[in-house]
Amino acid sequence: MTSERDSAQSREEEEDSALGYYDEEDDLEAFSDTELGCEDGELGFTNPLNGEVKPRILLMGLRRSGKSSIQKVVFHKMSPNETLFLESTNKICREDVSNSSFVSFQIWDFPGQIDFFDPTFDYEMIFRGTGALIFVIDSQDDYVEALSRLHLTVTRAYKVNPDINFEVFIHKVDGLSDDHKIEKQRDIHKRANDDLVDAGLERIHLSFYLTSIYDHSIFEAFSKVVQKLIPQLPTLENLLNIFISNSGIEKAFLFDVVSKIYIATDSSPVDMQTYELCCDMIDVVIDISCIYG
Ligand SMILES: Nc1nc2c(ncn2[C@@H]2O[C@H](COP(=O)(O)OP(=O)(O)OP(=O)(O)O)[C@@H](O)[C@H]2O)c(=O)[nH]1
Repeated sequence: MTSERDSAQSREEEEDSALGYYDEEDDLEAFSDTELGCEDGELGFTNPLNGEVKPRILLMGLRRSGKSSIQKVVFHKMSPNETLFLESTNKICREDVSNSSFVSFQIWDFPGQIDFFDPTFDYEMIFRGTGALIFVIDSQDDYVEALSRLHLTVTRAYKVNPDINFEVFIHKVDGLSDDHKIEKQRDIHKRANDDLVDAGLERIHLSFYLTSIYDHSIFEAFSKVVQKLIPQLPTLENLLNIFISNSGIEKAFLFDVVSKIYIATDSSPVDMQTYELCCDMIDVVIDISCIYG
């Protein structure tokens, strides 16, 4: 027990030193950690009692692609319009999300540009403990640079840890027509995969999602990312299948009420409208319980 605790602690110390890329003393006035709910180097990512390591989700992408907005809207209930006033992220911002025994992970929000060649940035240490890497691409901007950055990031990460789930959010699709969305997705999908094939890395699998903070698509995409990190998922899905077949209920979701991401659903297809309806119902229940609870 003691040695487990010691090794958890030393792993944590190692991770903290891996963040040396951004000077933690460098307390930029324009960037208030408290306001942004962002803490540096102080969170206990490993439980000191049992040494359990929480899965890590990285948010990466070019500057202003929408990474911090996604984190704030999904996990801090920030309204989408408020994200217009978010400051640019200057250093790696780590957050511990522990809403339930299933929704328990760390999110690391990265600044726009990471220099993989900077010797003080220990990316090997960061990728080694990563469960999912979300790469955010601004679909309203020219994405040539984003695609080359995606390629560089994915290939580096894969070399260090081939078990990472690579998730690409084609983000800010609220400004696009349905046809345009599909067209962008097809184009980005093809170019990203062509780059991997050219590098002889076709075995790397990228998953693509069309997302926006102005509708429920970001919650749905995040749900799918989180589900892949839950080892009990098949059991939960089976239980929900049994539940709907015995109750006559049409569709069942197992929700994390705090974030509105769904941890599991039965095996019938997810209809976006049903999901949105459930999210709205959760909001109503929370509002009423705030008034009368
Ligand atoms: N239209 C639209 N705008 C968005 C969306 N998500 C984020 N934005 C806007 O994009 C801008 C940049 O968002 P940030 O979250 O600061 O981007 P970031 O990737 O964290 O930027 P850095 O910290 O500089 O790396 C903000 O003005 C947001 O309001 C979206 O889904 N749709």
